[in-house]
Amino acid sequence: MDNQKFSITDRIKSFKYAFHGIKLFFINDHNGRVHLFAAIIAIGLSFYLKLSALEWIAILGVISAVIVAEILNAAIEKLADVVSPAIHPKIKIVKDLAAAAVLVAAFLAVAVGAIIFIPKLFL
Ligand SMILES: Nc1ncnc2c1ncn2[C@@H]1O[C@H](COP(=O)(O)OP(=O)(O)OP(=O)(O)O)[C@@H](O)[C@H]1O
Repeated sequence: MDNQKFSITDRIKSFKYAFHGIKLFFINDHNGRVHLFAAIIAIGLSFYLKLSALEWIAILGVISAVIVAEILNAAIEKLADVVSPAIHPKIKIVKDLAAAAVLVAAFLAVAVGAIIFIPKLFL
């Protein structure tokens, strides 16, 4: 908490920086591009299959979880590379933990996607 006065210009700047981060992730980051592609496919399929409101909430929830986890993973990796460009056992743990967050979110997304899409597509 700081005692700086509230400034609408500073708030707008924060949004600008955040949108810059989104652009960096979806355009420059290879994993980001893969996630964007997967999200577009899942959203397209959801429109095609006319999901219910609750199914939409589940699909959008898991898509967001994966993308948020991957953005944080990318940020942690970049920070770790600056803090310790050389190999370090603690950096290995930090990076493996960040990658684990993505994997857990991705497993959840696959499970939710399978529960919603498989019966509509194949049963
Ligand atoms: N400086 C380091 N010290 C120790 N282990 C490291 C270090 N850098 C990477 N590693 C190990 O290599 C793995 C992959 O790291 P890297 O930074 O290449 O992530 P990545 O997921 O392959 O990255 P990208 O998102 O660019 O594909 C890490 O999870 C970690 O186990």
